[in-house]
Amino acid sequence: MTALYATHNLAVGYVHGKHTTTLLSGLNLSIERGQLVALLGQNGAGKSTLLRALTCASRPLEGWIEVDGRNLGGISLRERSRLIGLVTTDRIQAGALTVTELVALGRQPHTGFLGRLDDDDRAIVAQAIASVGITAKAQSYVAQLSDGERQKAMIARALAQHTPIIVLDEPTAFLDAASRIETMQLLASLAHEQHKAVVLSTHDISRSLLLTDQLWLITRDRQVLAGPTRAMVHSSAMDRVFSSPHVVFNQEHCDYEPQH
Ligand SMILES: Nc1ncnc2c1ncn2[C@@H]1O[C@H](COP(=O)(O)OP(=O)(O)OP(=O)(O)O)[C@@H](O)[C@H]1O
Repeated sequence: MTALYATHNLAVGYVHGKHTTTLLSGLNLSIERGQLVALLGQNGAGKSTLLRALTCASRPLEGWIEVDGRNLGGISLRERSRLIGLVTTDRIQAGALTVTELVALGRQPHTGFLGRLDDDDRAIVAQAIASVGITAKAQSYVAQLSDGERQKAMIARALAQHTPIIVLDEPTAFLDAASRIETMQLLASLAHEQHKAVVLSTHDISRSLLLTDQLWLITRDRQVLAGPTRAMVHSSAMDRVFSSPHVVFNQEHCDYEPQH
């Protein structure tokens, strides 16, 4: 069976002039419909770099990405935005829009040339805003939101985009404790109930181990280990990501702890 979303010998990094820095290479990763995947790694491991390449927001150094067996590089921007929704923590230039207007941008890949929303589009936008719990802010300007509220609005925009694949870079970064839990559960339900493929990077280790189907782990020596979450947790893979002489992975608690 063809995976919904797969990388083939992908290498990612940066090119500055004649100098190329390869961060991660030889990546053969895949995700099926209905799966939630967490990408874990220490600060600077290359998570954002990989997620940008996965969504064609930046060009891979080598290899290619397939969606449903088609090379993503050969798919138009408009069609790509009907396939993949991307949520980053980057500051957005959308302060002059209301939350509803921002989330409505998620409908653009589906609306006609003039981008007019019909009643169905408006209902989808309202539903996306409600599902991240910011209906009370629907008419507020994005510039007036807190970091966490803005993050929720960005997730709502991706939900309104109605794509089979959603990629999120640290979606819970600015969120309070309750919102982190609710957001992770929302993402799990998008995968498990709406059969989307959802990939997220996170430092929220224990929660992602509870909810995800697959882990992509970037080790300290920049290998990427991929496998079913339960098997990864019960292997030594977790020790290769964060553990140091002072920090160890506790399989029972599903989290890193100080070494006693
Ligand atoms: N435009 C760039 N040019 C060159 N190197 C870069 C560029 N952007 C990021 N890097 C470097 O690439 C490495 C990986 O960065 P990246 O943002 O992908 O890490 P990350 O795993 O997302 O980290 P964090 O958990 O801190 O968000 C870092 O060493 C970073 O300094």
